[in-house]
Amino acid sequence: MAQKLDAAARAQALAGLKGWGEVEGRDAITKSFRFADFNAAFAFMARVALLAEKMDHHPEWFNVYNRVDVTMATHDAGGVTELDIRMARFMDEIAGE
Ligand SMILES: C[C@H](O)[C@H](O)[C@H]1CNC2=NC(N)=NC(=O)C2=N1
Repeated sequence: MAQKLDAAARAQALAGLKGWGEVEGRDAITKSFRFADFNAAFAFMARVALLAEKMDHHPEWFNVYNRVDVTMATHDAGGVTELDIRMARFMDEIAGE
């Protein structure tokens, strides 16, 4: 199982991402993505879904029109692991950030 990152490692990983922050009161990371329209938002979600299935690591997310709010955590580990960081990096890349 992936190891939960300690506070220092999590902060360092966050510094290498674009626009991700900590969730208050929970060991998880979050970001709100904005797209041109629903079509672009849903295309993003479809690409993420394919990787999520491949990794067996799934986002918590909420979509309204062009907005996708994402939270990543590793439930099994009770916090943020390298799997969440990898997924966050992929999301930034395909969102063009
Ligand atoms: C049984 C299944 O493998 C687990 O529930 C997987 C599925 N997807 C998951 N996704 C995320 N984000 N965290 C997990 O701990 C997790 N666990």
